[in-house]
Amino acid sequence: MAGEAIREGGDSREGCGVRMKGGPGVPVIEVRGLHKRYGDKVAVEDVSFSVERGEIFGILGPNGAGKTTTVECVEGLRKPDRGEISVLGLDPQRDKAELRQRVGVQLQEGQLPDRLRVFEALELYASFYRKPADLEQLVSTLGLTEKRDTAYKKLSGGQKQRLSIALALVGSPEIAVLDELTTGLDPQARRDTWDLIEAVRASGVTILLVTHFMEEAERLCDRLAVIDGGRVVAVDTPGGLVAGVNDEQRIRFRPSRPVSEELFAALPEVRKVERQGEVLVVTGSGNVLHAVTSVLARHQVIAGELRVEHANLDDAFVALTGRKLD
Ligand SMILES: Nc1ncnc2c1ncn2[C@@H]1O[C@H](COP(=O)(O)OP(=O)(O)OP(=O)(O)O)[C@@H](O)[C@H]1O
Repeated sequence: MAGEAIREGGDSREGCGVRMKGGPGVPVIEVRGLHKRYGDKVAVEDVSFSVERGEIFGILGPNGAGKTTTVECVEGLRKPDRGEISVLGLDPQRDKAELRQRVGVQLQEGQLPDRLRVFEALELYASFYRKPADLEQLVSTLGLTEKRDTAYKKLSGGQKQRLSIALALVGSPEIAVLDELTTGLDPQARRDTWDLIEAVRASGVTILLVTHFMEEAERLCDRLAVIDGGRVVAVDTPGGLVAGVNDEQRIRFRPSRPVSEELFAALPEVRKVERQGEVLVVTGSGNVLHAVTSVLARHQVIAGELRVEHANLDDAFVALTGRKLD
């Protein structure tokens, strides 16, 4: 299991493997009022959030939103212009060496020499850490056993990605920072990677995940900070974000006989009624499904192919930022 591989060396991480859903917990990362500019370009403007031990915390936003700059400040790779950051009680600028031992960072594509073999890369990186993970277990957990003697450049995109995750975990970190985890992967490799990340979290590692994929955020994250234009526009669970901004439901059905749209438009729960060929689409909130089906029953109309669509994180993002993510 990932957990055993990663925990090798042992430490006093409390709450390991506890899945937290946004409740009060122990913050392991705290960012307050972070500002960072590059020359005239303001990249991050007043970003604040905190990450609890054991959760998968996502930073979601479009290209250029300031996600990478934010996590690079958390990792100590960039110096903030203003603001306070605490990671495991450490100051990322002052305590760089200690932080490096306890926070795993994913390498970006192209940061390893082409001819370096998988196991050699792991051994090399393991040598930088006080408490390296069990490498045999790590290659097995990451599905790289058969590729252990393969040169980096011969690996597929998914295998390179798994190696970069393995390298982020090689020092038995308490926190792993994963940036654009599944960019460029095919759908199957992406789903495999998500399963893997859940296994890593189950082993007690807190994960800070940067993504611009809505589906990834929805599937993996316990909580999310939505960032747009260098600012945090919301922090919540994926479900909370959706519920907070949009309680709308769309009810689609094919009436068994002609029925007036007015019957539905008159209901207080209904905001809009559209006809798409023979299909009626009723949009509303609250108990709209019950209201619509009551009208149908009263008029002895059967609703064929009835479907209820709820708002998703895409809708929430549009409501929060005024535009679509992709
Ligand atoms: N070294 C740099 N010098 C100048 N501008 C930069 C630098 N790094 C980033 N920027 C700019 O700062 C803004 C935020 O960039 P950042 O990479 O943090 O965003 P991001 O949300 O991670 O986007 P992406 O997903 O495209 O990486 C962008 O407008 C970007 O062009």
